[in-house]
Amino acid sequence: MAILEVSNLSKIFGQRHDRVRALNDLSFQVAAGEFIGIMGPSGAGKSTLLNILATIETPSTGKVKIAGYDLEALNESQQAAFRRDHLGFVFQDFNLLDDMTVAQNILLPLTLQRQVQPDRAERLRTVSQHLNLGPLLKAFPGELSMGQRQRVAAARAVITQPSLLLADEPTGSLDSLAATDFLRYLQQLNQQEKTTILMVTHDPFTASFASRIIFIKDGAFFAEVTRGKSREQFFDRIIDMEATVSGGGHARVATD
Ligand SMILES: Nc1ncnc2c1ncn2[C@@H]1O[C@H](COP(=O)(O)OP(=O)(O)OP(=O)(O)O)[C@@H](O)[C@H]1O
Repeated sequence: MAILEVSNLSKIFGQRHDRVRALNDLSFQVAAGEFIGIMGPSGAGKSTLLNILATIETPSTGKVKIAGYDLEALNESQQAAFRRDHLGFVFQDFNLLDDMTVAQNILLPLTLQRQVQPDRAERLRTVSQHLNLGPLLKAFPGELSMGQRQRVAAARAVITQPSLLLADEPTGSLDSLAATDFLRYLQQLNQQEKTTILMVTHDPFTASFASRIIFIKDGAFFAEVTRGKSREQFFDRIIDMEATVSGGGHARVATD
């Protein structure tokens, strides 16, 4: 089942002589349970796409459906409810509340939902187990490492069991060890909890944790690369496609 359907999406910023076409007839679909990477050169339209999926921007033309909801048909308060109930966000800056404990931060989206959740404690236990946060639940964000903070942000993003987790350069603030660690947890959430993830990244290593990469260029679909058995081979194919999408010129091996 497609959890995300992007159909003939275009976005034009500005007017008359200042018009910029950020997205140009972009179409693709994401099935439930996929882990998608979105890549493409600077200015390709990745942030614009993410902002439209997050209902922060509206398209000029075209359609987006998430979990069967036509985003265009929602009014502002319905959009807010949709964001709260169906989307999770993990961004580069973690946006944790410093005077709340890790557990309170993770539970915040459930606190904001109107319905009673008899399974709050169970959900907290499950996500903190998946993200290895069990021993840190009583700590405050200021006491944690960057990698731990990003894991708290991810736990907060998935505690509502969103239809789609949107991630924007989620490892951008992490050193390479913490980044690898975090990507393994994301992969585990995807494989064990069946969380559907769409992650924008510039980094081929980060992208290689996804199951499929969609490359966009000049606002349009350019190509896709699907993972086989080996992450290493996937990584090489991502590098090759990056070179193609940028018009060549990627020196892969420096020899003298
Ligand atoms: N609010 C805006 N007003 C005018 N032009 C915009 C606006 N937002 C984006 N653009 C333009 O739309 C195009 C796509 O931008 P976008 O930020 O979506 O690309 P990107 O792929 O995310 O780039 P990067 O990798 O550098 O972050 C660019 O030409 C950009 O200058």
